[in-house]
Amino acid sequence: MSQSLNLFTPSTRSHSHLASIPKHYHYFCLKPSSLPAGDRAFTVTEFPSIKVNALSSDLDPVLVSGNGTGGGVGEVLSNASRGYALAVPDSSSIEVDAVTEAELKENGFRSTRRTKLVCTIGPATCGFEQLEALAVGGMNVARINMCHGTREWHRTVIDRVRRLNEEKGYAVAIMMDTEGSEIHMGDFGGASSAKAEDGEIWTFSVRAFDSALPERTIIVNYEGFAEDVKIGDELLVDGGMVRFEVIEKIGPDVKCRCTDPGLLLPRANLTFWRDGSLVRERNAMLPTISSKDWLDIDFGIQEGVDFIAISFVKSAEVITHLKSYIAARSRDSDVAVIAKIESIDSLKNLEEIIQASDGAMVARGDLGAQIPLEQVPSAQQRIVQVCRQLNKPVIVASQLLESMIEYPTPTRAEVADVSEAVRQRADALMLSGESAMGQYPEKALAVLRSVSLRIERWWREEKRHEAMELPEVGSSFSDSISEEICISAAKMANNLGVDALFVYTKGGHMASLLSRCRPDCPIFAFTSTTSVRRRLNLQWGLIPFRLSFSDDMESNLNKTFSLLKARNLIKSGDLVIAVSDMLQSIQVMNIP
Ligand SMILES: Nc1ncnc2c1ncn2[C@@H]1O[C@H](COP(=O)(O)OP(=O)(O)OP(=O)(O)O)[C@@H](O)[C@H]1O
Ligand SMILES: CC(=O)C(=O)O
Ligand SMILES: [K+]
Ligand SMILES: [Mg+2]
Repeated sequence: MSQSLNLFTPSTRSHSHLASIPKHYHYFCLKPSSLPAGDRAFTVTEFPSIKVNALSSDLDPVLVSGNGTGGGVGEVLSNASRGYALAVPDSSSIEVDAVTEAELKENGFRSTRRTKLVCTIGPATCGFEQLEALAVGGMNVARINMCHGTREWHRTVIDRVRRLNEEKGYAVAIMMDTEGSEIHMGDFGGASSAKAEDGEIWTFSVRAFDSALPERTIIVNYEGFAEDVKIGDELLVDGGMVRFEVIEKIGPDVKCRCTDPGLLLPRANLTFWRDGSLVRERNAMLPTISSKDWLDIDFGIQEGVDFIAISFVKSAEVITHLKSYIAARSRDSDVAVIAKIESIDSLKNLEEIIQASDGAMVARGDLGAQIPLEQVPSAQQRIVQVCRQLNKPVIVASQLLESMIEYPTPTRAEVADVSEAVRQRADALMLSGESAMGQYPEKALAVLRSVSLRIERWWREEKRHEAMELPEVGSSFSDSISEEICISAAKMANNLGVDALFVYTKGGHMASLLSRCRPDCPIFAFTSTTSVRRRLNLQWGLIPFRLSFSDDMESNLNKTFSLLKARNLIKSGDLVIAVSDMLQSIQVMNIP
């Protein structure tokens, strides 16, 4: 039995959680005294279509569902024991950011960018204005790397991105990337880098130094290091940026001679090689998610990040485990898990890992330290293809525009590399050092944007629809119907030359199925939840809008047409194909 309760509108927005209610939401609070005892499912008188389900205790997440009539689907923002705060979207609005809107108006539907852009945020880009410049420049996802900086620092960045979204209508998603527990060097006690010269003898040690580090000493985070290396082994820093040869072992210290000089950066990754192959027996015993990573993951869940990227994934089990951990702790489990493919084991178990994840990243930095560099391009191609087949978004990352850390223009080779990733139709491209600590973050982003647009246009003009076999991904008959509908709708869109595909989707699944088909026209994805809208921002070709809609497609379409027309985003006569996850049908129509 479900009770009906009254809401009241608070006179202030002073509670801390209220600061994050987007402008287009109506905000209501349930009086603490009116909370139902025992029966934990209830409706609210003002919004009879919305059902609120409190789970096992007051501190647990709350689910809200409803069919959207009379105000749309609500989101519970807080369920502290003092009451429930409910945010109900203003049903008369549609939310799209200013940059997408301008791009749509300027270039028309067909030439909007399909490839999504991820920027790593670091000292060069953490200010509010710098973040805004990246959002204006097309950043879809902001990545924070827990290898660097304090949680406080990361929280500030998250708050700024959220504020930007709220004040300016962007839907920039946040991805938190874990440190992982591979072998890496420590810091240099304050120095930002150190230079290793040819022939120099350096000491790699697992000791903890209380005072300043002795000269030419490097701390290694892995206890078993001195036991595992052998005289004659080759030590690679950051996959070969600097190389050493092991010449002597003295207790916890390992003496090495520099054979390839270069710059040592704090926390750089270390691998050791014997007879031409990577040594990884002991290393493989390190857990994928370290205790520090778990604390960072708790932090990410608390902060409501949209994606958590897991470094050095070795098997599908760790992803499954993390997903259930998240599901037990976050509301509606809306944190997506991205598997970073950057180790030999991750390549071995690729299909299972990707199947278990919500997406993947081709983390070419560390991958290139684990497999020979000349194998990285084919590994990238395979990962991108498997992700597409299994309907998971994929990000191509690391060194796309490495020279732009220092120079304002990219090399020809870098442009060719970016083009190749776009041509492979990866969902997203990522900047690392270029945006985190480079001198030209906005210029680097502009290069990704213009190369994506140019290659996508060339691809369309050449009508290069590659015939990729798209296997069934769902398990139920209803899933199969959705997949067939999306494949047919995308094919019809190409053959009829329609202007846009419209998809009405609650959780985003239908939108991703359409994106998987990589159609010629853009996909307008309408969803009623802000977090789903942000998550869709990682997927190829999707233009996510937040809109409250009902189960009645006729009225959804009319409402969308009039809202979009009022903003000059579409015009009478435009040809669209609409699908939805409420009604299994394909509608083709000219906008009235
Ligand atoms: N929060 C930060 N604070 C300071 N420097 C940062 C921060 N984030 C990134 N950087 C700098 O930018 C460089 C590139 O960043 P990025 O996060 O892409 O490193 P990466 O080594 O490619 O990733 P990973 O550590 O996940 O393999 C880092 O080496 C670091 O110098
Ligand atoms: C991004 C990352 O982790 C890598 O390239 O190694
Ligand atoms: K990382
Ligand atoms: Mg890495």
